[in-house]
Amino acid sequence: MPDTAPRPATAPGPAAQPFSLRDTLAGLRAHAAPERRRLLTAGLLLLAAAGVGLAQPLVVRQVLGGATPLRGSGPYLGLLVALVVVGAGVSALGRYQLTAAAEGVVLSARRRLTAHVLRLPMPAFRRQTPGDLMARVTGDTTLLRQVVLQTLVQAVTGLITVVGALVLMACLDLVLLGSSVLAILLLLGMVGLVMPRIRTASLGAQNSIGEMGAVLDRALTAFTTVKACGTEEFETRRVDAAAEDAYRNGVLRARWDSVANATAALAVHLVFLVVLGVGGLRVAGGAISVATLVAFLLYVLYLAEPVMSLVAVGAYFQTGRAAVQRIGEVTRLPLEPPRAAATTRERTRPDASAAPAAVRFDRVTFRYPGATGEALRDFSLTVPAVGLTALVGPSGAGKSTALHLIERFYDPDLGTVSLDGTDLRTWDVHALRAKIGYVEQDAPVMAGTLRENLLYATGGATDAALHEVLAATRLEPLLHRLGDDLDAPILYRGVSLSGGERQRIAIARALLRRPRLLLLDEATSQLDAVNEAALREVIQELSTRIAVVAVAHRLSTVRSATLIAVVRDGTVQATGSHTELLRTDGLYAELAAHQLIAAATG
Ligand SMILES: Nc1ncnc2c1ncn2[C@@H]1O[C@H](COP(=O)(O)OP(=O)(O)OP(=O)(O)O)[C@@H](O)[C@H]1O
Repeated sequence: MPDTAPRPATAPGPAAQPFSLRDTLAGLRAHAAPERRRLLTAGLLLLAAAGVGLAQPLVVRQVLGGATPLRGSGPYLGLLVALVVVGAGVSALGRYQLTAAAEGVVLSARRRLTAHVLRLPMPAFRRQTPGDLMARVTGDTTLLRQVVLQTLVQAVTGLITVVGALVLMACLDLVLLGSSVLAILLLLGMVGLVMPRIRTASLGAQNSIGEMGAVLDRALTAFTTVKACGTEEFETRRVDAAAEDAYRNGVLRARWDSVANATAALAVHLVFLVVLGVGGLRVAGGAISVATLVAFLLYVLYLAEPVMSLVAVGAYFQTGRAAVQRIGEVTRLPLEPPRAAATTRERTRPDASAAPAAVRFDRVTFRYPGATGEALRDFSLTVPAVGLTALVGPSGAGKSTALHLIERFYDPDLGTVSLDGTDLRTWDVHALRAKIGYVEQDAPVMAGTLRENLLYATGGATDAALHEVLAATRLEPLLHRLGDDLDAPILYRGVSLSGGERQRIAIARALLRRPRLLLLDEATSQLDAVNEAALREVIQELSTRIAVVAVAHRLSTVRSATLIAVVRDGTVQATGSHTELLRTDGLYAELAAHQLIAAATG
């Protein structure tokens, strides 16, 4: 085990792509679309509150502007109080609407992202790291809340407030306005220099969090292996390294944030001092009255908040841009074809000349994306429409890959795979999978109840049907252990079950689907001889009605097969019955003499 502090493995994640400001705005618009009305309402309320705030200095001017200040200004004082109260109420309502809309935007982004991730085609999904995807769905979407709160509306209302105040200030005195605008332009220039740095640091921090998720996910999903190998410290250091990266970027972001805020505060004070100085001179020279100077200074003070918040908006927007970019990198990935109209299949005419076959591989060549060698090469096989077809061959020969192509997790590079004489590429992928029961090698069990696990691939089934399938898959003892309660919970990833029980649950789930074609990828490898024999009977009975394709390592399964295909180096090198192949195929004879027989007796 390396002793040095490891760098986290860079999570492959979705490739970083150029992401322009226009892409960010388009992304934000799409996330905000469902909340358009609420955002508009919030914007209008906040604008109204800003308007009420803007009117206040004018009323103050009236209060102070009489011959004797405050005398006879009762109505104006009353108006001022009313404006303050109404302004506070409208502003509170606006902020509530805005926060609710921001939560809605987060919800919509999470929904879109989750739906997208779960509809990724297998090649695209395999290039991702689940931990990083989880960070994008949970963490990056949360950041959108701030973007909406701070930027979408507050930027607009802040800008309008600033412009409104400047217009009113212009009405009061143009000279004072000129000095204020100069100081504000200085501020804008300095803040503009800082913003790209905030964005880079934000993106770095969020990528590090994604990486941390990826490393943590790796360690947690292999928790038993981590314990058994004693690599707790090694894995902790990997997570630490990613966490430190996030920390460094977070601190860097905070530094630039502070610079931007300090610049804004400085600029506001500068404007105040300039206005006080220039204004004092103008009052002394009789160019403006004291009341006008006070009103102007009130506007300067009034400007402080929107100016500061506009700078904060800029900083938040940079963080938001990084989040929108990371979300966009996933939602830009291509999806599996959507569910097509029910007629897709009917539009392609089955090949009438084809012999009745459930599945036919016709000179299929396939290479996994990014792999150097071909997993299948000129692979041809006709799976009978009814009966058990067994795929046998050495490890890595391409047996599981053949099943992946039937499920259309991948499409062949050359040649065709067809079902009922129709090229799988023309099938609606969802309709195709609905006809297939697939039990994969590692047969995962989901967290939830036994019932939920059984019904996972089907809409529903009666308790009687569930008990029937539990009996067929010899799961009755498990049900008994669970207190005869179909709704008893099963721990995360089925860790409370034995490997054989997990396999049988997966088989039961596939059977409940009432498939037209059943694919079993070493689905009984972890069963003891008695349970395997029982399941063999179930599969045997099923194969009198439907096509079953089984990647098999047990001679007992293979012997009873209608057809055996010997796969080697990605090619079907021989087909036939057990006795035929024993005579004609050296590899099969060897397998039968060693692995298959060993498995059968083991
Ligand atoms: N996702 C993948 N990306 C790249 N290569 C892969 C991928 N999955 C499998 N392979 C490679 O493709 C080849 C065929 O693998 P496959 O799993 O089909 O073999 P198999 O005959 O089912 O082996 P086993 O009996 O050990 O399960 C192997 O060389 C394997 O390393």
